[in-house]
Amino acid sequence: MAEETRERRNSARLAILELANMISVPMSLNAVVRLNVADAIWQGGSNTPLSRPPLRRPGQPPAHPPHALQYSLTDIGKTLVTDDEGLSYGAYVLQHHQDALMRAWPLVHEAVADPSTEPFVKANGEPAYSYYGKKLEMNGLMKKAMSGVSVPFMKAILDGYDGFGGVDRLVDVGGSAGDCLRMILQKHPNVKEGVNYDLPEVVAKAPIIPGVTHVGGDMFKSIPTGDAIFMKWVLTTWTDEECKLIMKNSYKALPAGGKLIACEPVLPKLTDDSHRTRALLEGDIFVMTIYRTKGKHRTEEEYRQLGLLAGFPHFRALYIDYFYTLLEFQK
Ligand SMILES: C[S@@+](CC[C@H](N)C(=O)[O-])C[C@H]1O[C@@H](n2cnc3c(N)ncnc32)[C@H](O)[C@@H]1O
Repeated sequence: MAEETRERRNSARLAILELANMISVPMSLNAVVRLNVADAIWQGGSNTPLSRPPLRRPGQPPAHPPHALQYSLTDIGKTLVTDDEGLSYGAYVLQHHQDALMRAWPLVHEAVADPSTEPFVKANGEPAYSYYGKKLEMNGLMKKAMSGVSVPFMKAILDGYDGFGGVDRLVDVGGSAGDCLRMILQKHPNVKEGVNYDLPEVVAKAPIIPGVTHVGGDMFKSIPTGDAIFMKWVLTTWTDEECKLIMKNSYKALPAGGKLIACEPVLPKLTDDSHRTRALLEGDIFVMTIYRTKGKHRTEEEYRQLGLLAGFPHFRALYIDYFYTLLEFQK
């Protein structure tokens, strides 16, 4: 066999071994979060390298500290450090790896062959959100995971977006613990009234936030009226038909000229191998496995079309954040 062919074959074999073993990456990350390694190293900002003796063979004495391995946090590690508000990206990692979610993953091939198969439902007997709602711990972890990712995002959005002017009453559909509303109200005193609208079991455990009323309900049936509607990370998890229904209910709840301000991960027209595109495409498979087989990450054009079908004649997309795109639909 020619040297070049051998090299290519060996490199393909190494690549497939790496792919097969890749589960050790998220599972090690899971262990790092559970062991609270990031906080142990960070120690209030000192980023003190954590030492431990290198692995040694039985019978050998432990190495002395000068030979010890040292670990300190990279920028990625720092996303797992608990901040002043008790948040980090750690809860998002743990949320993804809960038993009920893990049970759905080996069924992805069935959903590929037959898109009417819902892997999470097949594995657990009911859809993810109603399943979380019945389990106190899962419900709590989901809310913590959403807060951990949403609070840093909202800081970027509130610095870069000025569309809340003239809004007195703002409804956050699928607002979870109400963090997004809390931050919007703090930054924009003109927003006097916030309505955090989510499933009854979710709002039942939401914290008291001045100016915010928690309202339990189902966005597929109706949405409370407001001068504007905010919605973050909601449309992605549903099919086109379901998105149209949510958006039509939003349209009905808005006055003429009112805006539906949605923040969603939006796919680029052309894919590349950047971190952003990889995170988006991996998230697409996550949505398909855990929420709806026909739920998906969409392109800007797909969102524009959904908006038109729901009745919104005006649309613009703002790329303020590294991951989410702000989609403004105006009545
Ligand atoms: C991915 S989370 C996003 C939470 C929050 N907007 C954020 O970004 O941090 C989706 C939210 O939609 C809520 N949700 C799911 N089905 C719903 C329904 N039928 N009516 C209202 N809210 C719903 C979930 O409970 C959850 O809080």
